[in-house]
Amino acid sequence: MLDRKLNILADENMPQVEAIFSRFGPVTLKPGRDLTPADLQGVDVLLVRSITQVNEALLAESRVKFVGTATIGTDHIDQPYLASRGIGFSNAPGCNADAVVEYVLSCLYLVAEQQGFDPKERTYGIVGVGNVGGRLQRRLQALGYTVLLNDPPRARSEEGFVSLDHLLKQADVICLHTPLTETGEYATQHLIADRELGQLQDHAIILNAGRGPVIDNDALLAIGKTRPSLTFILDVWEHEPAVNADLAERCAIVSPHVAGYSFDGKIRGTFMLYQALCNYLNLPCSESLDHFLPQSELACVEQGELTTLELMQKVFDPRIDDYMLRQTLALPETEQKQAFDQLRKQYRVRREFSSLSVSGAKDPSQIEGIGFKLAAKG
Ligand SMILES: NC(=O)c1ccc[n+]([C@@H]2O[C@H](COP(=O)([O-])OP(=O)(O)OC[C@H]3O[C@@H](n4cnc5c(N)ncnc54)[C@H](O)[C@@H]3O)[C@@H](O)[C@H]2O)c1
Ligand SMILES: O=C(O)[C@H](O)[C@H](O)COP(=O)(O)O
Repeated sequence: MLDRKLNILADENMPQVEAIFSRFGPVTLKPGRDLTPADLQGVDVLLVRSITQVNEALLAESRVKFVGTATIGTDHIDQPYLASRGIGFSNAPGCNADAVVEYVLSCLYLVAEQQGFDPKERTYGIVGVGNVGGRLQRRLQALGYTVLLNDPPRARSEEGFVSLDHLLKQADVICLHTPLTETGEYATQHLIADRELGQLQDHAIILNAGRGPVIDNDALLAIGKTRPSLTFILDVWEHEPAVNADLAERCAIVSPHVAGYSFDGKIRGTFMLYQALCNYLNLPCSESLDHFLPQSELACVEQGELTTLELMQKVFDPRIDDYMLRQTLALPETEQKQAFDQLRKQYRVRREFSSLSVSGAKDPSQIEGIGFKLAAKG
């Protein structure tokens, strides 16, 4: 039992946060990008997404005792500062990893159809093999695809990894899933710059759904101008919420940092923070995640003449995000940045592939490998 109610301040873009957290006390919602120290007065628990910089400037005058971010990434959180103040902290590792993997598969199958190649004939390179990259690896391998892995921190104690240079030269499709780190032995800021881009094969596809500054965007645009056969797929941008319109126009598929935006992933993220706060307060976790996930929307389709890409598009269609972001590119910078945030704030309810049961599957192992459910026979 709590001896007093806690005041909770949460980003307005966290579905079900009031339902999940109201047992601790009143929940106030605010736009995360604009939080100021004044908003933190009287707040005990702060729940954010990746657009809030949580640091001394925001928290110095506050009594906040616990900070949670409903995201995988933590580059917006000054964790040493929180530790120095004894402020509890949790992120939500893995919460939206399946959504990112499904974004990657959807984009790749779409580009494969547009360019007329079979995805299984390509070699895939994954840079950063953690929650997201590891799940992508498992799904690609379940489909029988060839996968190269680069993850120097893991390679210190594990087998099976190649150098970044080797991967860039050998892979046809390169997927970036590293965190953003600016310092240290494995810093990832501009991990992919002029030299690295120069090693890509002519027909290479490079996809970034990690953090924008992991690729030097100016270098990407420059090489994009001289090597027209390279394909770029970008969900994240170097100066978000600003988007370089020239670069976006050079990309095959663009989106406003929504690769992980499945409804399931967002609820999972919020729920993981609920569990973390319960642990921090030494309280039992009495709620269940299933209670908050929309089970009733599970759908069943007959495969019939539908291709795998068409099945994917029944759940998630990256062309929608691509179209919506492109509509904003000609706006003046301030309006374009606001539009970027609005697209994220008003994001549609997107489920994950596992919400779709497929009956009459033409290739059951492929359907399962992608992440759909096979409908029970009979
Ligand atoms: N676009 C989106 O919507 C979205 C959604 C979720 C996560 N993300 C981003 O993706 C990142 C990865 O997520 P995750 O859950 O897999 O994180 P994770 O921490 O589980 O895995 C990251 C992996 O990258 C490796 N790594 C670190 N430095 C590296 C380097 N220099 N080169 C190669 N590998 C390196 C780590 O060893 C680790 O295995 C997050 O940090 C977040 O920034 C984006
Ligand atoms: O790190 C993450 O989990 C993702 O990048 C996350 O989906 C970002 O979304 P945001 O927190 O900005 O809403």
